[in-house]
Order: sequence, then structure tokens, then C-alpha cells
Amino acid sequence: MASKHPGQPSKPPRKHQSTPKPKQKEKDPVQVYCRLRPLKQDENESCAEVKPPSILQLTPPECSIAYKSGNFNPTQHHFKFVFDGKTSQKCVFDDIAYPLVSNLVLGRNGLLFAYGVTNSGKTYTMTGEQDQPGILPRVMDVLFNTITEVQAPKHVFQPDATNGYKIIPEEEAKLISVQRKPRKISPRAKLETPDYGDLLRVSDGRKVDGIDEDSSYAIFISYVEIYNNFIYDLLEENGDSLHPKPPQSRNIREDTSHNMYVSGCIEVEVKSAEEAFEVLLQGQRKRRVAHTQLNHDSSRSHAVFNIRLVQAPLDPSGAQVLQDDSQITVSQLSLVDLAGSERTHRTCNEGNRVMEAGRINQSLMTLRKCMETLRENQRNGTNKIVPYRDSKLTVLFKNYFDGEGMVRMIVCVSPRAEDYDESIHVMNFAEVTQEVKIDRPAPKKSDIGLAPGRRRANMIYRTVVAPRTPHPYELALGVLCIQEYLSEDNPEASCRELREFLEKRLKTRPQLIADQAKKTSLFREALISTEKELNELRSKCQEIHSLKSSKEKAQQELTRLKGVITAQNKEIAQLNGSIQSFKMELEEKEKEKIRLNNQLTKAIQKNDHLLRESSNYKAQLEVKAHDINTQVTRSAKMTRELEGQVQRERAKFERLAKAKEQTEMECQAKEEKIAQVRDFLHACNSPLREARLDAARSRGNTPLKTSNKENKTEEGTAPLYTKGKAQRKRSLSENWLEHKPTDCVENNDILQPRFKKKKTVTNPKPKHFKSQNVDKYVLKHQEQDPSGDVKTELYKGDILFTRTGGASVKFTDIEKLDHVSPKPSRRITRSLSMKNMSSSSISTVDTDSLHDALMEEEERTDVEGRCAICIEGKPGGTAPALSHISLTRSPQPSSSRH
Ligand SMILES: Nc1ncnc2c1ncn2[C@@H]1O[C@H](COP(=O)(O)OP(=O)(O)OP(=O)(O)O)[C@@H](O)[C@H]1O
Repeated sequence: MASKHPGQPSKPPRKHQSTPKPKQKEKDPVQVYCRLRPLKQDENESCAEVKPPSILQLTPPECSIAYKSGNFNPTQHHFKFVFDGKTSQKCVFDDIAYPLVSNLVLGRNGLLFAYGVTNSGKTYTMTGEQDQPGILPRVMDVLFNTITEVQAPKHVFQPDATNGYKIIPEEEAKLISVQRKPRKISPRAKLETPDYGDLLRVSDGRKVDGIDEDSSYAIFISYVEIYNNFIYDLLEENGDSLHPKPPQSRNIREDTSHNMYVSGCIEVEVKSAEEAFEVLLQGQRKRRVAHTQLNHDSSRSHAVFNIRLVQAPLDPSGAQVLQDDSQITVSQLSLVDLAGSERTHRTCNEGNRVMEAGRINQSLMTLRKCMETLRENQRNGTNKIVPYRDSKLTVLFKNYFDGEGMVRMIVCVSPRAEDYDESIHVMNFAEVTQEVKIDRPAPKKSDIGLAPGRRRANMIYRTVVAPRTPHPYELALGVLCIQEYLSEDNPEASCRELREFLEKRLKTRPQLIADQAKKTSLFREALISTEKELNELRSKCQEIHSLKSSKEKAQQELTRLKGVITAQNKEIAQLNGSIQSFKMELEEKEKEKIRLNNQLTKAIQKNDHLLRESSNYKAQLEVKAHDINTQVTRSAKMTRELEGQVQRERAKFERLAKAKEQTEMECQAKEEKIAQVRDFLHACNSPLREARLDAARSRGNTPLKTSNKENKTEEGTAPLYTKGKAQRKRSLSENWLEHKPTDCVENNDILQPRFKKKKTVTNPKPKHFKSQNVDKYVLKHQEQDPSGDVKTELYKGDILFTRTGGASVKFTDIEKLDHVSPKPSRRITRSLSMKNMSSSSISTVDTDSLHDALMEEEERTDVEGRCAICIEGKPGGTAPALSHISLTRSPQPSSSRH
């Protein structure tokens, strides 16, 4: 394929180290317009309102899902421009499609598609009606108006069946024109379109700028529909009525420049807007339209109307198209009328209609997905695959979204309340689409090194050297010349002369022809250079014109500025007056400022003073804080020490508690024994006591114990010593054999057993028992407890003699003597001394009082022991101090008897 597509992408160059990074292309967003269809007579409620110039407001009607789910707020949707129901078709064309035609002529691609729900006015906008032509016929009008004078002869550009074109010489093209039959519209087709005969339509008479006069142009039209995801050629001949041909689906192929095209699709070269309109109508008749509940003529397919503008420069003579296929430029404008999105339950479709609707919605969904992916890729710099391949529609659009060009979309909106929910989806799609960006097409290079103005020069030449019909005079002159040679008298001679004349002419003819050609080419060159000069002069003239107009504009601007200056002078005068008053105000303000400054200085001084004070205070606080911290550290340390001390004291206390418990147990045992002794004494006779009292009376002495003791005795409690005395007495009357082992030690206890008749042996032998002078036996046993105190035990018994001369001992009593080292308090010592109780006299004095004294001592010791620990509160201390106050006792031996 030789032709080039300036607006379409070429393959990226292979990566090479020295290859400079391609310059980032400038991009333009897809421009999305909105057109609101007017409310029809049978439609009551409108849910849409235009807020000029670019907002469409949709209010949820009561029947909508949004309203039912509690969303009553209107939503506003922004577009490039919003057309209301009163906007004319011309106005829509001017704003949306006219720039696309300009671009097409400049060799740039364009895509315009109408999107919306069914019955929203897409077909009306794109195709229009008989008296209201839409975008398509207007595009054709403007395009042909623009290229009429620069059109190439028909068939000079030939499609090469691979989406490209080739150039053939004009003579060949003329031959093809003669050979090919013109396209005919069958009478049946004419009948199928009742309004076909009425081709009187309002044509648009405008042109667009940018045409290159030294190029030749040709327009090719193709018209396809995508129905159920199959592509059909709407310009395909369907045979005659007798032999109808079923429509054939076409495939999409990719050409060498990676452009997608419908393979085998017919491209009709049209030479006028009428011819193009005829082709359009021919395709329209084949388009699948059905009557649905919502639209009488509902499009069931996506219709793609392609206009391809093929252009190539003229040869240096300006007479023919340059025979160089590589100089062909093709630009394409696709005008797409999409089928409307619809919900089956609303259209009440059945059978084929349901399937059609499904396919339509699916392809529209794919289009939406493509837009979303493109937007995401562009926003985030990702490289996600755009799902073009999911639908034939999007495959065809791929060239536009991946390539460069201008893409525009018209969103048609139905104001019907019932269409609200679907319109919201359309709005969402529109919002996504307008964020997609397309590469801006690069400007076309028009200069190929040939002289400009070739076409015009050729036209002048043609008018000058056009083959003329010879003037009758010239013809007459020629006849006369020949007749001069023809003499009736001598015809042979005259024939010879004529032959010579003709031969001479024949000889000079090539020379003359060559001279003429030479002169012609010189003339052509002179004309071209004249045309070139003319063009230059024209452009200079234009420049002068533009300079003149700019000078005029500048003068106008000057005049305007003069007026402005005058007005400003007035304003300045007014401002001067106000400046004076402002000055006066300013002076007052200055005075006020000075006063305020003084106040401020004072306030600053005060503030400084306060700041100094506060800094001092802060320093003090810091010192205090430091002290507190030190104290806290110290107290923490002290607390730790005290805790250690408390733990030690607690351990000691526990030890003491255990000792106390042991002592208490011992006391209890002692008390029990005392009670036993007391009972024993009580049981003894009182005569002894009486005798003692009598003896005391006879001596004239009062007993040692106070009357209290006596009273107590009289009350029935026998004194301790009474029994002991009795026992001693009894012992005195008996003969004792004292068994005293050698390891026994003598202690000087107060209380000692006394035996009047006693024989002491260390190791008793039978002979000691045989002598009849002993009847009592006592064994003295001593042992030392772990604390070092000596315990003495006396096991007493009766010696019983047997008939055979033997002797046995029946133990009757155990007397225990504990030799302990008590630690009596000073008080006890004092009280005992106060009572003048010597250790020697105790044995003779009242043992009862001794017992009481011992008990008292024990109680006191116990109390002292318990009070040995006290809590001492020191002034100024942060916590109560624990201290252990122990009584210092001098160890003083004493004995106790059990
Ligand atoms: N701007 C408008 N002014 C006047 N009439 C309009 C306008 N837009 C649409 N209509 C009318 O509304 C009806 C439906 O329009 P049209 O067929 O163009 O809808 P559609 O969107 O193409 O529907 P479908 O998707 O089903 O093909 C037509 O009768 C048309 O004349």
C-alpha cells in the first residue's frame, strides 16, 4: 500500500542506545457534547434541564430507582457544551462537526459518535430528516463545496483492496469511467423508501479553509453496520429481485500501517454531495431498523459512515496528479450512529429483538470498558490491555483511540422520566470518556519541492492555448493558397508545384512543431513564474491588507484608548480629590499611630518586665524543681532502705512471733502444772497451815505474805510450799538410797530435794538394797537441752523386798528440776529486793508469793517482748520510721521448779 495515513499510528521504532527518546506527543481530551431531545406531545414529565452553557441537570422522577431508594437530589453533569431541545441541526453541526471537516481537509482523522438510550435522538442528530438534515449530509455539503475546484477526475485514485490507494493516469481513468456502469438503484429499493423521490433538501453552502490548490482530491464513501457483532456492508449490491443475494458479513483486518479496516468493503467514489447523499440513503435503506415499544424506527445496529478524503499533489505542469503513490495522503472521518442502550423489560422486546438488545448492550459495555482502561492507563501510567478485541465496534474504533486525531461524542438524552435511570448510566459513561486523551495530530507537510500555483498556471495556459476552430478567413486563405498552385492550363505543372510546396511544408513542420513546443514550454514556465510571482504578490497583498486592517484596528484601539485616557484623566482628578481627603485622614491616622506606638512601647516595656519576672520565677521554679527532684530521689532511696529494713524487721518479728508462740506453749504447760500443784495443795490437809500460823502467832510474827495472800489461802487455795513441805517431811522419815551417777553435776539451785537419811551411791549394787536400812530409792538424772540449760530429774520409788530375798523398786514419783538462765527485768529485781527476798530466804519464805512473783515476771517479760517493736514518728520525716527497741538485760541465773 502506497498511501499514507497521517493521523494514524505507525509502529514504534526499535529500541537502540543512541536513539533519542521520542518527544511526548501533545494530547487532547475526547470532547463530549450533550443534546437534549425536546419533550414529545405524549410525554408529560421531564427529568432533565439544561443549565447553559455546559451543565445538564437530571432530577430523579418518582418512577426512578434512585427516587425509590431515597435519593431525591438532582445531579449535575458537565460537558463541553449542552444543546437544549430548541437547538437547530445547523447549530449542532457548526459546533461539533464543522471543525472535523476542517481537520479532514487538513489531512487529519476524526471520529464522531452519537451515544444515548434508545429514542433519545441519535439518528435524528446524525442523519436528520428530510427538512432537517443532520450532521452527515451537512458534512458532505461542506466537503464538496470545499473541494469542487480541486477534485481529481474520477478513478484517478484507485482503492488497492488493502486499505490504500494508487494513482493511475487520467487517460486510463477515462477509459475505466467509460467501461464501468454507474451504480443503479433498483426500482424496488426506490419503492421501499417513500420519500426517496423527494431529494430536494436544504444544502449547506459553506466551505472550510485549508485546501491545497496544488493538490487533487477525491472522496470515497463506505457505509457498514455492526449487527449482532457481525459487520455488514450497507453499500453491497444485493442482486435483483429475482436473484436476491443474502448479506455477507465482513472481517476486520489490519493494514501495513496497523490501521483497522473492513476487508472487502465497497468504497464508492463520489463526485458531488448529491451523489454522496444518494449513497447514504441507499445504505440507510439496508440498515436494520425495527419498530419497538419506545421508538417507531429504532436502530438495531451500529452504523459507521466513513468518509475518506484522498489527496495527492499535482505534477510540475499542474495538469495531472503526480504519478507517485507515496505522495497520497488519506484522511478519514467516521460518523457513527450507535444503537441505543435499552432494557428489555422497557422495550417489551421478544425473540430476535431481545438478542439484538443483548448484543447492543454488550458492545456498548465493551466500549465503556475500553474507555475506562484507557483512562486508567493514562492517569496512572499503567499499561493494561484495552479490551478492543471484545467487540467489533471497539476494534474499528481502535485506530482513533490509539492513534492521533480528533474524537468527539454527542450524548443524546431523552427527557422522559422513564429514561432517567438509563440516562444516569449514560452520564457516567460520558464522564469517563471525557477524561480519555487522544494524541493531537501533527501538522501536515505541504511543501514537496514543487512550485506552488501550478494548477492556476495550467488553467491559464489551457485557456490560452486551447485548440481553436480555424477562422473562416484562415480556411479561405488556405484554399486560395492551394488554388494558386492549381492552374487549369497546366495541371501537371501545378500539381508538381503543389507537391513541392507540400513537401517543403512537411519538411518545415517538425521544425515548426518543435519551435512551437519550445515556445509553449517557455510560455508555460513564464506563466508558472508569473503565477508564482502573482501568488507572492497576493500573499504580500494579503500581508498589506492584514497590516492595513491591523493598522485600522490599532487606530481604533488608539481612539478607544484616547477615550479611555480621557475617562481615566477624569477619574484621576476625582482620585486626586479623594487622595487629598485620604492624606488628611492619613495625618490623623499618623497621630493616632504615634499615640498607639507610645502605648505599644509602654506595653512592650511592661511586657519585658513581666518577661524578666517570669524568667526569674522560672529559674526559681527550676531550682525548686531540682530540689524536689533531689528530695524525691533521696526519699526513693530512703524508701528502698526502709523497705529493706521493714523486711528485716518483719523477719525478726516472725522469729519473735515463733519464739512467743513457743513461750506461750511452755507457759500453758507451766500453768497446767501449776494448776495440778494447786489442786494437790488444796487436797492436802489444812492442819499444817494452821500449825504454821500458830507457830507464827506464837513467835509474835505475822506471816511474810500479806493478808491478801492469807485471805486467798483461807478462801481455799493452798500455798505452794505446803505440799512440798509435806513431801519433804515425809522424805525425812524415810531411808533413801540415792543413785547419783558420776556425770551428775552439783548445782546451787534454791530448791533442792532434801533427804534426812540418805545414802548416795554412784553405781548401786544388790548389796545396797539388801541392807534393811533403806526403803526408798531415788535416781538422779541430768541432761542438757540445746539451749545449754540443765534439766535434773529425780525418779523416786519404794523399795519392795521379796520373800526370796530380792528387792524391786516401784517408782512412784518424778521430780523435775530445770536449771535455766532467765533474764529478769530490773523491775523484778527491784521488786524482789524491795520485798527483801534473798535467794537463801526464798526456800524458807512463802513459796506462794515466789510463784506469784515469777508469774508476774513472766507476764511482764511477755509484755515487754511484745512491745519490743514500736513505730516511732520523727518530726520532719516523710514517713514513719520503724525502730526496734530492745531491752538490754543482764543475764541473771535463776531457777524455777516444776
Ligand atoms: N432534537 C430533536 N428535535 C426534534 N425531534 C427529535 C429530536 N431528537 C429526536 N427527535 C425525534 O425523536 C424520535 C426518536 O429519535 P431517533 O430515532 O433519532 O432516536 P434514536 O436515539 O436514534 O433511537 P434508537 O436508538 O432506537 O435508534 C424521532 O421521531 C425524532 O424525530
